[in-house]
Amino acid sequence: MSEPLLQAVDLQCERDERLLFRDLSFSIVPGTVTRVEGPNGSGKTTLLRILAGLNDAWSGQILWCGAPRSASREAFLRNTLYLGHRPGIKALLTPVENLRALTAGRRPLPEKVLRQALAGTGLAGFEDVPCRTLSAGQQRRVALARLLVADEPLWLLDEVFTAIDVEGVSAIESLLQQRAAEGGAVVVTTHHELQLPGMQRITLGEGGVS
Ligand SMILES: Nc1ncnc2c1ncn2[C@@H]1O[C@H](COP(=O)(O)OP(=O)(O)OP(=O)(O)O)[C@@H](O)[C@H]1O
Repeated sequence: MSEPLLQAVDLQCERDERLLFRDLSFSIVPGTVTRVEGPNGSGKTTLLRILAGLNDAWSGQILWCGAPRSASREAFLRNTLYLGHRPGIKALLTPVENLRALTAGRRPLPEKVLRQALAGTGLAGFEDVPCRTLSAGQQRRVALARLLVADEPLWLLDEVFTAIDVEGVSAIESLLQQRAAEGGAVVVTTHHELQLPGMQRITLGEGGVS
């Protein structure tokens, strides 16, 4: 088996004096999809933000490629894509402008590639309208187009199925599976009943990794 990209060792997190999880240990290995599951308020978003380096209120250890993440923060950030549970797009910008902004800090992509990615998420014909005129599902699709131009080996995705129609959900499932088949690693929080072959589960609220 490949070496883990990310390892969590004895993670513990409390919010408002309520213990969300403790003794939580798992490895995220290339070629896998991991679903973080649990009831509302069990800490899925909190865990994903901890893994993404966006929340410091935790104890335990997080390793990136076998070394403490804090010692290789730049490499970790360069190789990790995080999509939060809000689409995170700007209402006044067009899908093309938003996707360019979402890829800022990476190697600049030709406009043609951005447009292809938007078409790939079902937004052909909507590339140049302000995003405020798009539906909730279409706005989510603008953010999801980021996945179609992603070369980061680790994806951390929070509730990416929200507001997406049945066909879109199926396309995202295929994309996650394809990403894993190509050697990427995907961690996804979702209430959607995601069932992928070989999928690892991190279950919060009840404890346990399976
Ligand atoms: N900004 C915040 N400040 C303080 N507590 C917070 C904050 N955000 C979330 N919490 C608390 O942390 C706990 C876990 O929240 P989190 O959003 O991680 O849960 P979740 O499992 O993702 O929930 P959901 O399924 O509803 O999205 C909740 O009890 C919540 O009240």
